[in-house]
Amino acid sequence: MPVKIPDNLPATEVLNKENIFVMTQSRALTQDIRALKIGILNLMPTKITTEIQILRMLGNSPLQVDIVLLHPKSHTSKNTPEKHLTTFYKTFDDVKHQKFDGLIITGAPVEHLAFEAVTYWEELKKIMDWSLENVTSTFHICWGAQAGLYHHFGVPKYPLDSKMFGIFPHTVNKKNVKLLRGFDDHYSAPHSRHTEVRRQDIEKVPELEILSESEESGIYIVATKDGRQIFVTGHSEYDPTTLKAEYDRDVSAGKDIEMPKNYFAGDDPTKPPIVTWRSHANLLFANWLNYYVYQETPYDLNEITGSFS
Ligand SMILES: CC(=O)SCCNC(=O)CCNC(=O)[C@H](O)C(C)(C)COP(=O)(O)OP(=O)(O)OC[C@H]1O[C@@H](n2cnc3c(N)ncnc32)[C@H](O)[C@@H]1OP(=O)(O)O
Ligand SMILES: N[C@@H](CCO)C(=O)O
Repeated sequence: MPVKIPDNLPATEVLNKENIFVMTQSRALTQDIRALKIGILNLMPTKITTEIQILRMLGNSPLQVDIVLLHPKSHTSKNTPEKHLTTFYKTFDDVKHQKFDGLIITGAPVEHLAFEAVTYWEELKKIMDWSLENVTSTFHICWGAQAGLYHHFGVPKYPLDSKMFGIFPHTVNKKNVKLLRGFDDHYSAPHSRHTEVRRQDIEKVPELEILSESEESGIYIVATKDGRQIFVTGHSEYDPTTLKAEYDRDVSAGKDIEMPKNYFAGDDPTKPPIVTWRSHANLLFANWLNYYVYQETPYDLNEITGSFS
């Protein structure tokens, strides 16, 4: 939440320059407040786990958030019970005439396929196009980020020689970016993918900025300059044991898989994982919700359009 201080207090100017959120009294007096409406397009097979992980992040702020869970109508889920989807989920057709303050598009284990080979690709393209006019800010995760970068900006994904798997050190590329507010200069984030997007392709797109990356795991956070689209190639929302579950699954299936890096205590997979990414994960979601959604979205949802005023 912003600090509310007198308009002419010297701290206002200093903190504004640092991008610390300061609200002057005159603005505070005229601010209308309502619950935010956030859609979660859940493309993960493990939908219930992902719901918990993302809701945990969105619940860690003083803002009230109304959640609408969405799944692709054009795909029959193998791993999530139909009853769960009919009880708790809507489809794009149900909500396409509505506006949303924010939308989260999750990852999906389909990165080995061409985007066009994914059963719900045509539906996802429609949702992504719709988001440009009807959502204040969209947060794309992992494969969701690759899909968004490809569809909106033609950025391709490339296969990796081996899975980018583990917890990697990251740096902040640009100072005073609101999305990274409060981040340390070096912080850790999980990655779990077999493909990557590359700097040279992103740098060709004038609308995009690389906000954070890692020497070892590459591009991490990309955003459009107007903040309406955020692309995060890792899984900051993952639970302490999610990478372990993926590792154990692949070991049991006899796959050629390396242990997740920088994850188990002493790099010993018989020991419990050490969580080193939770604080930045909470900040990332809270900053998005606060600065890119709450502070930017109009009080009247119907006023959301394709361009910010
Ligand atoms: C790069 C990222 O974004 S990482 C995020 C993805 N990470 C994860 O999903 C981690 C958790 N997932 C898992 O552990 C595994 O996927 C499991 C255990 C749930 C299932 O594994 P498997 O049995 O090997 O794979 P399965 O055949 O069920 O396919 C996995 C998913 O891909 C989907 N899929 C496969 N082919 C396609 C396709 N052409 N188009 C769309 N979806 C497809 C499957 O339908 C399934 O998703 P669903 O349950 O929503 O229907
Ligand atoms: N995180 C995914 C990668 C596959 O897309 C998994 O291990 O299931």
